[in-house]
Amino acid sequence: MAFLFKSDAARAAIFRQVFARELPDLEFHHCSESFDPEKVRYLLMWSAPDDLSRFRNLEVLFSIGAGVDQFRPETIPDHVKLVRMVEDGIIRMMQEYVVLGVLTLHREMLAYREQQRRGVWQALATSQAPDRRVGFLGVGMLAQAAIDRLKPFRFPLAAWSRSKKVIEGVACFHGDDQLGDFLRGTDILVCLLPLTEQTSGILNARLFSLLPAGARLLHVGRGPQLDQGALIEALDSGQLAAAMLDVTDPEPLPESHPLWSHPKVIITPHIASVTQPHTAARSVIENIRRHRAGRNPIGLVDRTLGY
Ligand SMILES: NC(=O)C1=CN([C@@H]2O[C@H](COP(=O)(O)OP(=O)(O)OC[C@H]3O[C@@H](n4cnc5c(N)ncnc54)[C@H](OP(=O)(O)O)[C@@H]3O)[C@@H](O)[C@H]2O)C=CC1
Ligand SMILES: O=C(O)C(=O)CO
Repeated sequence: MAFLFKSDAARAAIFRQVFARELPDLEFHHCSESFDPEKVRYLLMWSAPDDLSRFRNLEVLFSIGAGVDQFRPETIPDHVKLVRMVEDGIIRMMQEYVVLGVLTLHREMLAYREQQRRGVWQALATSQAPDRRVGFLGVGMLAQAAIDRLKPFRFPLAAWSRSKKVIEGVACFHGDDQLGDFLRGTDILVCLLPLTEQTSGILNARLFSLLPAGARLLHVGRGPQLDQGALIEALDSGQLAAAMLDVTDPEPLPESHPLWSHPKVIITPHIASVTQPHTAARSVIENIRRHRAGRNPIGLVDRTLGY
């Protein structure tokens, strides 16, 4: 039986060490080595390859990322379990980024950056945290962890998900019927939704019009969820005051794209959070143990939902 690591060699080296210690009975291969595809029971990668049929005995396909939209489920045989990444390192980095983003938008850092460019030294009016409502689109593993980190700042917190949730200290909304009420009470909107047919294009002109005037957007989900033209219009009209984008469509944006130089926009190159090999190796091993014991892995993707 073998585990095949189909991603960068640096992270593979760390996985190899942890696997040798924890699962010595499992052969470990990096994709650059020669191996027998028939032996591969576990495969870890960023997106499904075209030649998945080579791995006739594959049982579990691990995504190296938390998102799985880049896998094409129709190419994955039904009996193969698709598992997204659930691990402490990616959670911690996302907590940092969301706190950074919310505070950047809350404390008017984009307006100060623009003033600095013009050599202007002037204090701007700002709200206090208890008066700035932060709302999350999607309240899964990453959003819930980010919410925990935001709690000490005392922002009123809300979240919107597909199914009903109860989270202490968070006003929870769910389903299309409650989206409008959620948006009307959100001053800083954080998008941490997976990309699916339902969430593609969700950040559009209609959604922006339901936010209070002067709201801010922190987008950390996936680029195709955002209508970039609608964002520019909302920023230019003042409906939105600022946006911080970690994801765009395409990535990177073309050199001439107006978002690059927009004074109310800050862009980071999809770096909010990255799988960390030491902690991820332990999570994958735990999932292999669960699978071998006949239990479902943590992060098992529901193919009908797409996440
Ligand atoms: N920029 C970056 O660096 C990174 C970005 N990401 C992105 O973050 C996404 C979220 O990750 P994670 O927290 O692990 O995901 P989870 O699967 O844990 O959570 C997804 C959340 O989105 C909600 N959701 C999904 N579809 C809908 C819908 N149609 N309507 C309303 N709510 C919906 C789910 O609702 P319910 O709870 O009811 O199922 C759930 O609350 C990833 O898919 C990826 O795209 C991830 C890592 C890094
Ligand atoms: O893990 C993910 O889904 C990512 O986007 C990593 O950057």
